[in-house]
Amino acid sequence: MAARVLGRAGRLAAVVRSSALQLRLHGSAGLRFGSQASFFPPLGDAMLPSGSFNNHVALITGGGTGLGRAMTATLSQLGAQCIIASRKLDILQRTAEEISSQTGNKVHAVQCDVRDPQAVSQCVDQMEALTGLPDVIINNAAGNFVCPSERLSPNAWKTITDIVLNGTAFVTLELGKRLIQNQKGASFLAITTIYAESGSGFVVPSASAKAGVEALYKSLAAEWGRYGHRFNIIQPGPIRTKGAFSRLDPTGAFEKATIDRIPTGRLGTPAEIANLAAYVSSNYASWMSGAVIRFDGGEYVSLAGEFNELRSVTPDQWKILEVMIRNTKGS
Ligand SMILES: CC/C=C\C/C=C\CC/C=C/C=C/C(=O)SCCNC(=O)CCNC(=O)[C@H](O)C(C)(C)COP(=O)(O)OP(=O)(O)OC[C@H]1O[C@@H](n2cnc3c(N)ncnc32)[C@H](O)[C@@H]1OP(=O)(O)O
Ligand SMILES: NC(=O)C1=CN([C@@H]2O[C@H](COP(=O)(O)OP(=O)(O)OC[C@H]3O[C@@H](n4cnc5c(N)ncnc54)[C@H](OP(=O)(O)O)[C@@H]3O)[C@@H](O)[C@H]2O)C=CC1
Repeated sequence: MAARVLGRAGRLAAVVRSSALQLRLHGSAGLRFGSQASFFPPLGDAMLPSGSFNNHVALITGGGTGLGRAMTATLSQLGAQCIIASRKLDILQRTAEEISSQTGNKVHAVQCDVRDPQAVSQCVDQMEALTGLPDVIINNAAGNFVCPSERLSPNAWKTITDIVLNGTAFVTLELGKRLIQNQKGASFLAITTIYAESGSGFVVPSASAKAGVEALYKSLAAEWGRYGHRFNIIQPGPIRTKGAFSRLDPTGAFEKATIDRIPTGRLGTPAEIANLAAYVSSNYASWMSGAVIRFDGGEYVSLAGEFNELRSVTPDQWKILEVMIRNTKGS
């Protein structure tokens, strides 16, 4: 009897080993990853009541493209007057016109390289003249690319950390000082990433800078509550945008493996993060400050857990594994 069980167990161990190998090679074995996505359909509509941002002004850096554009569209739909700021004025203007014509609320395009403190100061001057100081600030602009760290030049390091950390700091400090002077409260939101917490190879300048942004926002949440300012952070997991995917997965080779490890079986959508950003920036979240919100379909915990690859073990295989484990006597 014992020999028969051990024989089956040995065969099973080989199957399990080979399944794990298949999983590593092709990203999927045993239970199919991805089919569960039907349990988690993305909803696209604005979640907050219409008019939630009436009489609010919102500044969104990097608001001309990708996730920043989606956040701008949602805030505008909910009544905000938006200012979008980045380097490429033509793209900003096109986005501003498209969103304004859909929502009926004005979106202003302001050119600004956030790496340059003088340009940031001029951008805020322009904003004050157009709309007055903002109620909502979303620091979303970023730069990134995958690159082995030994190939990074000093200027490559400086470029990414200047956009992400210094750019966020320049925008936040410039607006913070003026808001304090005017005794006006505001919601500040920074968009970071899940690897700001874990670190990640091959995106080391971005990981370092995003970690710095998180320290900046948590620190200011503690210091500037007394001025009526809230500071929060959203860490998105993978959401398809041209800006991110063309620089992080230029051949598309990693997308399937990425989806396979996400417990909800799919990428996020720009509309989903826009709804979260709108909630965090709204008065419904007026008690939320210093929060770090991971928004990744479960990817972070999936990457972290040593045994998570056991998802590929089938129920029949579990029966045998359990017998093997129960039959172990002593250590
Ligand atoms: C399947 C899943 C795929 C993806 C999603 C997965 C996971 C989710 C986590 C994702 C996190 C995402 C975080 C993001 O931040 S995505 C945002 C991406 N968007 C952008 O980057 C938009 C803006 N980017 C740019 O404008 C440029 O890419 C750049 C380089 C950042 C800045 O442009 P700029 O014109 O200012 O700079 P350059 O003069 O071109 O370069 C400066 C410096 O860097 C060197 N460099 C540039 N590119 C590379 C490269 N690919 N590899 C190595 N080095 C590079 C360049 O050579 C310059 O250095 P020197 O030569 O002067 O020494
Ligand atoms: N998409 C994803 O999967 C994830 C994205 N994120 C984060 O989400 C945010 C948005 O990224 P995403 O929409 O995907 O990518 P995009 O490339 O579309 O957005 C980046 C924006 O930053 C602006 N920008 C870059 N450099 C500067 C600069 N020096 N000054 C001002 N603006 C600048 C760009 O505009 P312009 O070129 O006109 O300057 C662009 O609009 C980023 O913070 C990113 O790190 C985090 C995790 C995952």
